[in-house]
Amino acid sequence: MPHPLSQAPTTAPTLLLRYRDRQYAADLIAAAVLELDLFTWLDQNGPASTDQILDQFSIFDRPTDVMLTLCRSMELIATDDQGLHCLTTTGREHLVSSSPWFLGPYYQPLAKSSIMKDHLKVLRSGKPGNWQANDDGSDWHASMLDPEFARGFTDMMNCRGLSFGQALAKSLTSELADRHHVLDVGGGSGIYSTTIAAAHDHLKATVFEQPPVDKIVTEEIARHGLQDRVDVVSGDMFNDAWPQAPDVVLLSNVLHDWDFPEVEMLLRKTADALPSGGLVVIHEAFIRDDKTGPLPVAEYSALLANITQGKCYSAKEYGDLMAPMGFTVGDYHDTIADRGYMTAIKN
Ligand SMILES: C[S@@+](CC[C@H](N)C(=O)[O-])C[C@H]1O[C@@H](n2cnc3c(N)ncnc32)[C@H](O)[C@@H]1O
Repeated sequence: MPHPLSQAPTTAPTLLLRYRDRQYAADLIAAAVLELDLFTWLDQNGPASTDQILDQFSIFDRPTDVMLTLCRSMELIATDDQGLHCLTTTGREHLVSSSPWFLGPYYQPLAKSSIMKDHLKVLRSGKPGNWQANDDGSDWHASMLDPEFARGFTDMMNCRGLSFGQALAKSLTSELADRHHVLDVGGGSGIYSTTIAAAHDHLKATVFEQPPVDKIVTEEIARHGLQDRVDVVSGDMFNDAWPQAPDVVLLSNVLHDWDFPEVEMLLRKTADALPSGGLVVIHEAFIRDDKTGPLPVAEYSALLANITQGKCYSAKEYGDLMAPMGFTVGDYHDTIADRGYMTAIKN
């Protein structure tokens, strides 16, 4: 028998998730210190704009934003109202090569790490590095088409999704009270659809997933005995028509896998799928609008930038894309373990 979907844990998984989420952060700092020598350059040339940094190091926007957000969240740099970056005292004392307290040698062992090398590839190409679990050199997006890899990855999302989904379902109680049908785009194992359906008896849900994950979702929904209210539509969220008639679109941990053009396309498809008054819920780990943290999210963003085409976005970044598409953008809310959600209503 599966675990009852409505029974939440009595303890928080936060620290266990943080250890895993931050796994790529040290290597990104190592890349900045050992290979770019960013801090020494900023000491000699700062304050500097993001464009100056991109030009100086021949690196790309998305991973550079992730690197600078991590440095800002660690209080190694500060950024003023004009968008100019300069060193903090911590950055100057410990990461400038001429400082007596320079810690570069402490990071030197990471120079051999494949994660650090992948960070450099991502910074210099703008493309994702290799997913750590796959030996054949394919990135995460390509690997997800392989049944064995997709099963392992979906299990990974599913195990944290039980408590995340329970927290999300509870937090959304008032927003979902008058709704009928949730479309869970890129829904993984369907754990968010099933936990939401279990918590809200009046709702139906459709999980929209690509093969081979679509098969896994079908099995998972049956395992939870929710096949009367949760179904699966197989398809490509970029290239295929989306299932009809939702009044809620859920994008859980989906947008953060992609760069701005794909995020914009998915939000546009969301706008097209919803009727006037329809609700969109974006659930994932959010960077604060001023990009000064939270530190655990800035650390996790290093992982996403390395293995996917995305990063952790801020609610403002999503809101700025959605407002011109005809959404009234709502607030951001924390749930558990550094995750949260924002909502918007289609006008
Ligand atoms: C990071 S997982 C998130 C899964 C789930 N929503 C969650 O929060 O745990 C992203 C999901 O997007 C799906 N996906 C990626 N590209 C897709 C596409 N083109 N069409 C449909 N689903 C896609 C993947 O199969 C994967 O399950």
